[in-house]
Amino acid sequence: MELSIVGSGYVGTTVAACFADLGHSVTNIDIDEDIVEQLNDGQAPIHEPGLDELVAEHGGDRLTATTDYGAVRETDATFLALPTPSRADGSIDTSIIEAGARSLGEALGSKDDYHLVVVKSTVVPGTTEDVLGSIIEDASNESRGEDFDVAMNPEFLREGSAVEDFLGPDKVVLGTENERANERLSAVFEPLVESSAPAVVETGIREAEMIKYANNAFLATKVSLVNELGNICKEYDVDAYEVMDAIGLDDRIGERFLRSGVGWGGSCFPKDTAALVAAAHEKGYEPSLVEAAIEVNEKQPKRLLELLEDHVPPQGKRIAVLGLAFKPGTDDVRNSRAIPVIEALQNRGATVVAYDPVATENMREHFPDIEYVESATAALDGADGALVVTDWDEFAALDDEFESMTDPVVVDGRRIVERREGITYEGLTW
Ligand SMILES: NC(=O)C1=CN([C@@H]2O[C@H](COP(=O)(O)OP(=O)(O)OC[C@H]3O[C@@H](n4cnc5c(N)ncnc54)[C@H](O)[C@@H]3O)[C@@H](O)[C@H]2O)C=CC1
Ligand SMILES: O=C(O)[C@H]1O[C@H](OP(=O)(O)OP(=O)(O)OC[C@H]2O[C@@H](n3ccc(=O)[nH]c3=O)[C@H](O)[C@@H]2O)[C@H](O)[C@@H](O)[C@@H]1O
Repeated sequence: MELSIVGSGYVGTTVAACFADLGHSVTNIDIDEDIVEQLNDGQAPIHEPGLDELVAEHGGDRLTATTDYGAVRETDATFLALPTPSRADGSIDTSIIEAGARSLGEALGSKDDYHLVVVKSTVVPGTTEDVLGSIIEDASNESRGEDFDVAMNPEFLREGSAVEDFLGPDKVVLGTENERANERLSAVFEPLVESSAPAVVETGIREAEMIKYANNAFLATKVSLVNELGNICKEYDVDAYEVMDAIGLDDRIGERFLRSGVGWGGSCFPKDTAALVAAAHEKGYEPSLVEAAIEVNEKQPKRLLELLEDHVPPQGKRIAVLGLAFKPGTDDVRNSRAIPVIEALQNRGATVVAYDPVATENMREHFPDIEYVESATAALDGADGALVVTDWDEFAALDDEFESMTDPVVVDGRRIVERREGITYEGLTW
């Protein structure tokens, strides 16, 4: 099929490259000319394992990019993969995706054949039909349900394993309101369903929108519960990881997402839990449990600092921060726990020396004035303390490097460094 994907960020680029790999012809539309140029040259604009290879193989061929929305007219369906960030009060800001829907509608006005518009972005129930569907109808002067349909297909990929997740999903959720839209959306997913046999959930549009929030709220709350239990474990000198390994054996709990530590960051858990809370408030409902999950998450970086202070008062000290990305495998620092950790160190008068294998440049935009180094070894050299914020594999291999610290105090927020002789080691929840 001929597909167009509006937005070529973490989701749009991954989905486009994977659909191209599955045999579709895909056009990415983005307002950023550099991204468009990179894709046409066969280069991925973001860091994701496996993405470089797919873009190199299909870029400029089955996968092309443009800034021109007119390209949608040559396609059978358009996915909107645009940002849906938080407003200051936590509620969803739909202005970017609304602007994209308007440009899409204007372009679709001169298309003769039926078109399917699929919302891939995370949006609160009602947005796809009531907001975006209406904008496209107005801008195109066409009728929804006759000339075009809207559908909702939430995305569950994780950064750091985006390609693998997209090509091997547990489930595919197809939210449509009529048979014609369902048929076209199912046709788009046919090669993926054939190759990886995920569960296919055919549902309504509002249900699809809510499934995405429920999925993320559940996972974020699971990690916060694990962090709360971990904090209690630490008070009693109990190893939270042994406890979680045991409870994870209960099928009803499941062994994944039980890693306690410095908390969840990223572009989605923080913004989606905040949007869900705001959406609930708008309807007069008090979502106490999701609010508590957010509160626990905000506490974890503070607890990391308290553990450091028990051994090294940071004032005037050189403190290494190992890991800046919000999780390993990505260069994304959006809402990374490293941000509140570095802020707290600066507030306490520490000199921060930071290292991450891929996310340094992105963190430089938040903190242009701290010292960035090229290796964990360089960060530890002469440091009075080290805080581990991201569980990059390479930190597990650190050994003699700790000997170059002035004072080898290591506070691990991710259970990645091994407790060993010669260092003062504190695990956040163990
Ligand atoms: N990042 C992730 O892992 C996941 C994100 N999502 C959701 O997917 C959506 C997109 O997120 P990301 O890919 O992370 O965003 P992103 O910020 O990485 O990428 C967005 C892209 O849209 C482009 N753009 C902005 N305005 C535009 C316009 N008017 N027309 C064309 N292009 C425009 C930007 O230049 C950028 O390349 C959000 O709703 C997010 O919640 C869902 C699942 C996973
Ligand atoms: O909506 C989204 O954007 C995505 O959000 C998350 O994916 P992502 O944020 O990329 O990464 P995760 O692996 O979920 O990690 C999120 C945060 O939770 C933390 N985490 C995760 C698991 C765990 O056991 N403990 C823990 O602290 C990670 O370190 C990270 O900071 C979801 O897992 C995806 O299904 C979803 O599509």
